Order: sequence, then structure tokens, then C-alpha cells
Amino acid sequence: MANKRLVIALGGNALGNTPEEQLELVHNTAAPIVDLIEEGFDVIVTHGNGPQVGMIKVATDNSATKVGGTPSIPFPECGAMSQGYIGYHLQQAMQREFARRGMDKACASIVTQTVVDAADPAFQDPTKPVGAFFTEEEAAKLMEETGNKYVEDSGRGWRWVVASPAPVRIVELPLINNLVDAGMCVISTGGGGIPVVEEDGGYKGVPAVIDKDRSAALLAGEAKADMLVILTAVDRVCINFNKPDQEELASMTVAEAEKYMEEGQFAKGSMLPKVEACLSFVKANPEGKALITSLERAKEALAGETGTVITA
Ligand SMILES: Nc1ncnc2c1ncn2[C@@H]1O[C@H](COP(=O)(O)OP(=O)(O)O)[C@@H](O)[C@H]1O
Ligand SMILES: NC(=O)OP(=O)(O)O
Repeated sequence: MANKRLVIALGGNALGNTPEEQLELVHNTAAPIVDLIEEGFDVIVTHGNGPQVGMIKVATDNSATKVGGTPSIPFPECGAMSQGYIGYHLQQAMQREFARRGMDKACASIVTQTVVDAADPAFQDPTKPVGAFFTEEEAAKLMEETGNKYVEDSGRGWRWVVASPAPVRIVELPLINNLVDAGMCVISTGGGGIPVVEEDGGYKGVPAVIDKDRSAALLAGEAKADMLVILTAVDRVCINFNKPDQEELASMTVAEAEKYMEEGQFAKGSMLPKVEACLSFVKANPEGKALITSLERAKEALAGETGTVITA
């Protein structure tokens, strides 16, 4: 029987905010993923890039204002750079973990493009936070200096927001599927994929950052995954989150999740997009399941001991 296939989406706690943090954290990230591969799952790893793509963009924009500086680099190129930089650290950590366990496994990152609709209204309304967190005063100063929009991000500080169109199609999907079918561990669609539009029989990058959980849901469907696994900083999705009557959810059906969404149980910009991504996967693939849990407890969650499972 074929191995069960997982698409694993890694959140911010798997990578951190700086190159030093990332290099250190990826080793903690690789171990629970390799646990799952060792258990016999085929794994496609995808990851966020909000802090990283913002860091690259700001670095080149700032440098461009200085004598002898670099040119400013457009968003899609920054997205491609973030995939390379994160993929490089992640694949190194995975390779080290395979070697440590004596596993004969290969892992590689694919620079992945995701087609979006040029007419997506999201281009007119930036919502995706990228880069570092600032105080309200710092954000006001940056807004004035740059003309960029900053918003408060889930109680964590103020961040630059950019357009975040819906993912429509993953260009490199056939290649990803071939590699997974051949037993490779693939890192792909990082940062939701480099946003591109179809043009003149090819593709052209557009300035945006796609939500990685939305793209993970699309990837899981297109790669015929048995399960979409969203790994974040909490073991389970909660209702009444951070309130005295907080309750952890072991499972949710689509109908239950939609009711909780109506009640406003999942914070916009943090848990809501994850639950929405899970719903979009299980609605389009009713045989599939989605799981939201923490990176540290992924193996236990796959064994049904923790995590929140979402089913059609
Ligand atoms: N209802 C909820 N249940 C659990 N966590 C929630 C809920 N609402 C908001 N959160 C917060 O959402 C966070 C996950 O979102 P975020 O940090 O943006 O994701 P990522 O791991 O992709 O970086 C959790 O760590 C938690 O603090
Ligand atoms: N692209 C994306 O969704 O990145 P984050 O998860 O880091 O915000």
C-alpha cells in the first residue's frame, strides 16, 4: 500500500525572525518532521516567509537610498530569495537529521511559483503583514516616510502590510509530485509560492505575498495529500482563546468550524486563516483530513493524542 501523504505547513515559530534564530530553530523543526517520515509518511514541507521576505525587501530598499548601495529588489524576487534562504536552512537541517538517524533519504527545496488572478481585488487592499514588528509610533513614522501601509498584527505589534491574492495554481506541481512519488522529501511553495500571473504563454512575477496556509491547502489538494498538517505554536485550536473559560478542541466538522467562525472565535490574521485553509482543503477533498497542532507535538497529534482534526 502507498504511504500516506502529508503536506506540512510550518509557522513562524519554526523559523524565527532573523538568520541566526532561523539557523538555530530549523534543527528543532527538522526532528519532528523526520519523526513522521521515519513513521512512513511521505512529506511535502511548506513554510511561511512573512518576516524573511519583509527583511529582504527592506534591506534592499534601504540600501538603494545609499551611495554605492544595491538596487531595490522587487517583491517577487524577494519572495524567490526567501524561498532559497529558508529552503537552504531547512534542507540542511533535514539532511543532518536523516544522517544522524542513518536514514537513506533525500530532501530538496523547489523554487515554486503560484499563479494568482491579476484582477484579484486583494491587489487593491493590502492585508498580509511582512517584516519586523514596530510600535505604533514607529509605524506612524514609517508610514509617513515610505507611504507603505502598517497595521496592528494580532496584538503583537505593527507591521507593513502588502497585497495577498488567493492562490490559484501551483506551477511546479507535476515536478513536486514526481519527486514525492520517487520517495524524496520536498520543500515547496514557500511563503505561499512566488506570486505570478500568466502572460504571453509564460509567467510574470507580481508584487504580493500569498498566505502560506491558503497555498498549503491548495497544494495538499493538488498533490492528493491524505492530510494537511498546519504546525504552529499551540497544541490545539481553542474556543474562548485566552479567556478563563478557554476550551481546547480535539476535532471540528466544517459545520462546527463555520459556527465558531461566525462567533468570531478565531483571531483574524493568526488562527482564522489556518482554520479557513483547513476548511478549503476538506471541502474540496472530503476524504482528506486537516490537522492543526504544534510543531513539538506533531507526532503525538498524528497518533490522535493531541491536535485539532478538521473533517468534512
Ligand atoms: N482560537 C484560537 N485558538 C488557538 N490559538 C489561537 C486562537 N486565536 C488566535 N490564536 C493564536 O494564533 C497563533 C497562530 O497564528 P500565527 O502565530 O499567526 O501563525 P504561524 O504559526 O503561521 O506564524 C497561535 O499561536 C495563537 O497564539
Ligand atoms: N507567506 C506567509 O503566509 O508567511 P507567514 O506565515 O510567515 O506570514
